[in-house]
Amino acid sequence: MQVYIVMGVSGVGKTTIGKLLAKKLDVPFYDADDFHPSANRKKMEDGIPLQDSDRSGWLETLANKISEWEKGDGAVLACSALKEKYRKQLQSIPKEDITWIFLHSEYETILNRLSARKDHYFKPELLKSQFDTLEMPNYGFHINVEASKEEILEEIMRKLNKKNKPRIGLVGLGVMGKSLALNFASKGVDITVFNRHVEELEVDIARNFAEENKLVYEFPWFDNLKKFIESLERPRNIILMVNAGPAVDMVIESLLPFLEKDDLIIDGGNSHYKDTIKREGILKKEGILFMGAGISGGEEGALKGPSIMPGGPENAYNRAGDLLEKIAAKDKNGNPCCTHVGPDGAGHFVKMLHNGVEYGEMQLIAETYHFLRFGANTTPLEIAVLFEEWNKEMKSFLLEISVDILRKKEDNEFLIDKILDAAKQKGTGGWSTNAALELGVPLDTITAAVLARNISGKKQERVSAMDAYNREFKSATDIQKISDDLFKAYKAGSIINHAIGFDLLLEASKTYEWELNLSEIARIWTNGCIIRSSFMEDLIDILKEKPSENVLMHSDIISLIKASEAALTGIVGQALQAGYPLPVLSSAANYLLSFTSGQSSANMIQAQRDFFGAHTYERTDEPRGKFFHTQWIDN
Ligand SMILES: NC(=O)C1=CN([C@@H]2O[C@H](COP(=O)(O)OP(=O)(O)OC[C@H]3O[C@@H](n4cnc5c(N)ncnc54)[C@H](OP(=O)(O)O)[C@@H]3O)[C@@H](O)[C@H]2O)C=CC1
Ligand SMILES: O=C(CO)[C@H](O)[C@H](O)COP(=O)(O)O
Repeated sequence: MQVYIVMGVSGVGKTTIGKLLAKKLDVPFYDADDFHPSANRKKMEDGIPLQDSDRSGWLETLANKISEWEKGDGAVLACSALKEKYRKQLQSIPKEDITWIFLHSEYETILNRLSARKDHYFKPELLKSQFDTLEMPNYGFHINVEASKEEILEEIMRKLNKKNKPRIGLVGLGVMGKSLALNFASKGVDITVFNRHVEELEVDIARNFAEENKLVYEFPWFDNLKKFIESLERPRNIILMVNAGPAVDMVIESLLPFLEKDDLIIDGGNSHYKDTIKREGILKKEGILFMGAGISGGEEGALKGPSIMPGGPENAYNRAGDLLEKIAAKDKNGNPCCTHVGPDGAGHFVKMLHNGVEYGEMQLIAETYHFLRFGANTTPLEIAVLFEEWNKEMKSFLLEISVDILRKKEDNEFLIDKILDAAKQKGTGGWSTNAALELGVPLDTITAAVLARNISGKKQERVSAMDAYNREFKSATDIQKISDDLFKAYKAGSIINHAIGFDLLLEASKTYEWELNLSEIARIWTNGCIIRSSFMEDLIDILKEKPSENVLMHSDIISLIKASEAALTGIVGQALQAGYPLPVLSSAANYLLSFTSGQSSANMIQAQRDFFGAHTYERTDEPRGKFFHTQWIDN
């Protein structure tokens, strides 16, 4: 293996650069000074220049070591090697197996550096004798050190013509992993990929992926974790794109034996934020950094530019944030839709809530479609035309794909009519509801959307109940009559759904002290993610102006909602009367009315609680915080 000798006068930076180079090349580093016999060290400390007779034993020791290192893993040696005859003595292995890296600069530059060094036994006065002794080699790489450490290292690497090891490795070549790997490569980020190899089950996933893409990109691929880790630049950055839950723990556990202090794991899946907090804590004890980064955009977004919501320690983001920013979508000003959202579980909380809002928006479109399709006897194509019109204003990704869905035909029939009406879910919507329950805040529309999926799953029961209740899908209206109001209702429902979502973020930010920047979160959701829309653009300013208020309290939103409220409640009433459920629209209407009711029904709740359980109540004619109990009936 190659031995690299970083040489030059004392103070030129041999040790610093040598260590960095060794790290980069992943070989051991040695300092020639550490091999001096104590007599030599003493002379140097006393400012007595070494004679050639002093050096000869030391050079012999080093020459033996060089042969040893060459037979082993190779090495970087920092050694002054000022005279040609010293270098000759060190040349104990074939010429081509030693690379000489000569660091140099002006006498004054080095003198200034040495004068600043307090903890080194070399006295600045000896520098003059070093310059006198120096016989510049007319071979090797000559590197002027009047540059930053990083620049010096880069120059050496360029001269060595050594390609840097990739800065990032990806585990999990599923739907998202493959797209992200291609995205990294297309942005010029070298990346190595890993997928497990399970005989007869998961065979050659990584090899096949590299093979399929070899004409365009070179993916170093692995199904051996140790080799995968070794392929990466130190400290390592590893992104996991595996299924949320136990798979993440299993993968982390299998990575751990090969990781070192300061390595970083980024979990890019939809993990629960509490798992992320727990994992970060466990890994911190091992000196490993951990970031939970929500990634939204589905398969296509991951390929072309997703919205990325990384949370975790700031130093982790400082290290790898640029890699994530490179692959992220860009907002309208060209800035990456990726920002360090906050510490510990903040990234995955924000992603969870993103998905909660996504559930609400999806259900809004679904129930609007359903009322139009059956309540207004409209064809999928007619609904597509209407939604397309609405989307000129909404610019919603979900509405846009719904138009494509409604137009899709199979065997000359609309595919939407053939899809079973039982929705699946992986949990992030429900997690949002749980989080709202824990934080004691409302989450009406999102919860209604989750529960709408739950009831849709009871297909057989619904069919039987429809029969038992003699319910029919009757046409109750027509598209012309309702389209204007339906649009206003849909738009108001969407605004309320967003307001509810951001309100949960606000509460979480306060409770967990995450200092979430809601305007910045809206900004990174304007492109790449599933809930991008023109309203998200508006939210950047709304949330900048009033960062700690419910979106529904912004003056522009108040005007907008006031103008749509009648349509919202009217459509909900009309649909319910005609026998069509609108779970999210009706919960949006209910939320709006509750939110804007100075007098709620909760006085009755408090009275009931006090009646049966002596739970006490506060009074309107007494200050808040004073509690009362009444003996409601005479015994
Ligand atoms: N699909 C989407 O639209 C989005 C998904 N996400 C999230 O991204 C993550 C990945 O999703 P997606 O790519 O769709 O999922 P896939 O099911 O397509 O891929 C999962 C990957 O994880 C690997 N894996 C699973 N279990 C293990 C294990 N125990 N050990 C090692 N590897 C394992 C699989 O390997 P193998 O092939 O060997 O089974 C596969 O490479 C999930 O958390 C998901 O919620 C986030 C945004 C959008
Ligand atoms: O994260 C995503 C997009 O941002 C996933 O596509 C989303 O989680 C799908 O979730 P579900 O299966 O629960 O509908």
